[in-house]
Amino acid sequence: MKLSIISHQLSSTLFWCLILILLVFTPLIKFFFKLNKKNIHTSRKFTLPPGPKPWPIFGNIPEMLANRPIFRWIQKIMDDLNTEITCIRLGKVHVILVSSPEIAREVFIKQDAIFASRANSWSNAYITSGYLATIFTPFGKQWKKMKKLIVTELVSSLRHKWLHGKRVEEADNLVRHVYNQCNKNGGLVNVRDVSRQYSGNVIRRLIFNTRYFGNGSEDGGPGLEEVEYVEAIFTMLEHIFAFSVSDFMPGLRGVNFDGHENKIKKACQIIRKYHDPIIEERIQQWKNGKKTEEEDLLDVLISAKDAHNKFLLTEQEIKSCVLELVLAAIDNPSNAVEWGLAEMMNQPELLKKAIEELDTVVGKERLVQEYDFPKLNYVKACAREAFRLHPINDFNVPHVSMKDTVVSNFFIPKGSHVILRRQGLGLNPRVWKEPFNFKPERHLKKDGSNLSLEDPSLNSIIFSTGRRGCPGIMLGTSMIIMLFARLLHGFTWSVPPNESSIDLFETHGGTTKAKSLVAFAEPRLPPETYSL
Ligand code: HEM
Repeated sequence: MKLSIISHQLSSTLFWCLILILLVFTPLIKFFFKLNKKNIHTSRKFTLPPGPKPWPIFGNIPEMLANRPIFRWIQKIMDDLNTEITCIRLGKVHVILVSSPEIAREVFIKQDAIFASRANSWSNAYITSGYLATIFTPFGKQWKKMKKLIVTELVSSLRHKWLHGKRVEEADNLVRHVYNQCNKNGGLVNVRDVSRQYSGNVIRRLIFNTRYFGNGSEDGGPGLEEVEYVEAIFTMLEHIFAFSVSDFMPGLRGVNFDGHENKIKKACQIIRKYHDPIIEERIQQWKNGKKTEEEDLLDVLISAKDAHNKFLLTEQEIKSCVLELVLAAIDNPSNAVEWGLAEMMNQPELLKKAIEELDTVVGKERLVQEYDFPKLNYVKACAREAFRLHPINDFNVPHVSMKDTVVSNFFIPKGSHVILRRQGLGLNPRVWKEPFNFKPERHLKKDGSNLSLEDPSLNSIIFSTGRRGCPGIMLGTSMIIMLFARLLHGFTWSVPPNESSIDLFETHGGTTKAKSLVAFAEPRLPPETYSL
């Protein structure tokens, strides 16, 4: 009897426990089931964007290796499939390439929050000592901390004003250097070298408050150290987003399969050889009280404090951040100005228009200053056109999707790398008439109002947009326009005597100009204007 009462009580307790469990868990189970069903449903209902059929395990890596340079292979795939979005699979990773502004806006504006992460790759991790900075760091706490610091402390309007004098010094140095070159080499100037060095000088001056790492050169040009440094930066940039096999086959990381790892390591060592001793010494100066006032961006980074009044950044974070800033600032301005000037030299009427604008706005008695920029719409249109037609790289920095989603009726799985093709967008014939022709007028506004270099419509990409958009627009714009305007206004440019025109071929492997632009330069302002 007792036993039956106990067993009855037990079974009723069990019964109620079961009911409770069901009550609590059923909605949860249903929720997860629904979610899963939704994912399965989504991936069944929507297909991946069109693309070549992948092999098991390796995906399209074999074709990728057989068809380098990759961007020309991808361009051909998209042309053959007549598509503005494609998917190639590299190892397990779906890489989605886009050359449609409508799809670009869906990814970078409408679904920006989903695509705000970055790829986990050997080079990204190596360069940033394990994702301690911003550009290459996946979405998360560290990225938010570093991006906020850049936006509020390094590139705000106030900081831009604070750094004005340093930018002017380097703009003057640029003119002095080119002026001195006019008297050497029979007036032949290597515009690529001059532009790269100018960009390097500006960012170095802003960060380290110095023009030279060593003794420099008396004519305002680079010393041996700066030449080595800028070369290392370009080597690094060339190999970061270069589809290294080990980025897609993690088992190959560290074995230097395609030579990229060693090149990045070597370039990184060179850059750090110059940066690190300065950074380490400066940190000591702040710690031992020898330095108490901010004089440049390095001081700003070192002295930044957190909510508890403690130093916000570690030494490694400072080093990684400085390295990224340098990588961010040098290649775009120099490439755009080299291409822009090359295109204009082959169409002298464009060169004439730009110079007329500069003479009207600035006159001939002084050099261009930043306050002239709002009135230099034609020069800015030329810069925009150079970016549209000749971006430094076809590939924008990859964005990584943080969950499964659907874009333009295609299924995009979580972890996909979405890459906007800068040249693909810039040459899209649906958007741009006569896309292959350099026509700055297409950018001018009808009402003549101030033109900016931003393009949030993503019809072309200069600074990009959204959470991962470039925070350095103000500084970047001033570097590009100052470089372009001072070269155009200060000098008359002509094709070297033994050439009939400037050749406009791209390198086989990329979108940079195959041959450095070397042109004949003559000062066009009164001599006293150059005595800086
Ligand atoms: C000079 C012309 C410049 C151009 C054309 C340019 C362009 C770009 C582009 C296209 C991106 C990628 C955006 C994306 O992922 O969608 C980017 C990212 C970035 N740029 Fe610039 N940039 C320039 C200068 C600078 C400068 C001077 C700085 C320094 C403050 C800077 C800092 C950054 C940073 C930190 C990011 C990463 C943002 C993130 O991942 O959240 N850039 N830039």
